[in-house]
Amino acid sequence: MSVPGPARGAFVDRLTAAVAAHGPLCVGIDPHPGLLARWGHEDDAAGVERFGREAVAALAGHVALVKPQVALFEVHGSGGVRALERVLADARDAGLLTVADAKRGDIGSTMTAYARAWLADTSPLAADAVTLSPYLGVGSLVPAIDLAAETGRGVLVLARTSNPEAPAVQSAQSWTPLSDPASPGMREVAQGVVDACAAANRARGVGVAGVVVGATAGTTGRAHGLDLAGLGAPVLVPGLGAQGATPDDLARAFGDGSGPVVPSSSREVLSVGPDPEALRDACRALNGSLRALALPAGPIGA
Ligand SMILES: O=C(O)c1cc(=O)[nH]c(=O)n1[C@@H]1O[C@H](COP(=O)(O)O)[C@@H](O)[C@H]1O
Repeated sequence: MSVPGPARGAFVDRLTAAVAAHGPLCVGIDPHPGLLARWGHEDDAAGVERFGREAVAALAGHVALVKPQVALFEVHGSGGVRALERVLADARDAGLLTVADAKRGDIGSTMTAYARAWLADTSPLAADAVTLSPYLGVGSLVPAIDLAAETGRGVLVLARTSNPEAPAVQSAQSWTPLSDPASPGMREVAQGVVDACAAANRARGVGVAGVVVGATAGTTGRAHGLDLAGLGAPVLVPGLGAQGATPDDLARAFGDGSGPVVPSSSREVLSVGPDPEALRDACRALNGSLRALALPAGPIGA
């Protein structure tokens, strides 16, 4: 098993190249009990390892990136974490970009430890990017943003998530003078997150801080009401398929913002497995539909 070496180039550039080569689809590796049974695996550490490694073997060279869901490995304790390390190592060895969907967020000093776990060259859990929760303030995420910039990795900060409970927090109006000193004022919390990430990217001259905007987070309007034009970094868009969003929803919402826009699907794609050819066919078809939308393919505004 390899350990992560120094990452080459900025994550946003490597992702832009991978999307150009393979299409924008991100496949979530979510080893739910039902999917494990379908793939002929037990719901235990060995089962999630086989599931994840088989998914990576089938998808390497055929999609731009995969997104292992960390909790579905952690639920099996140390064996599950070890399984996740092996899945990440396989993906790295196969040239497949990885997003660890860990949704971490903490005060600055302990955020440093989360950053080291998911973004340091020396960590066996290092991925190309990690999802982060900004509930403690985007400023608390700076240790991760800085380490990602240093190691050629990225962070993807939750802005407008796909779950129905999200608007109670994310659509609230807040005074965000520090998120964008150029234009202080009232704005939605979700827009404040985007603006703070855009400012972090401008300050570092590279699109290291991308955002997560759920595909289902409203079905009309530009980026579901968010202005992503100045972000200069990737936009991860989960919720395609099992949660009800279609490629057409994405065209309406993400046509003119920053990119690369990477729609993500877990259960819908994985449920066609375990046959590798069937998995690849499903990804090819989805990537074909997504490519036809001509979603933003690179950063704007950094
Ligand atoms: O950060 C995420 O990945 C995420 C953000 C979000 O807003 N909505 C969302 O569904 N996700 C994750 O994306 C995956 C969606 O899975 P499917 O609904 O099976 O495609 C799950 O692992 C979720 O935890």
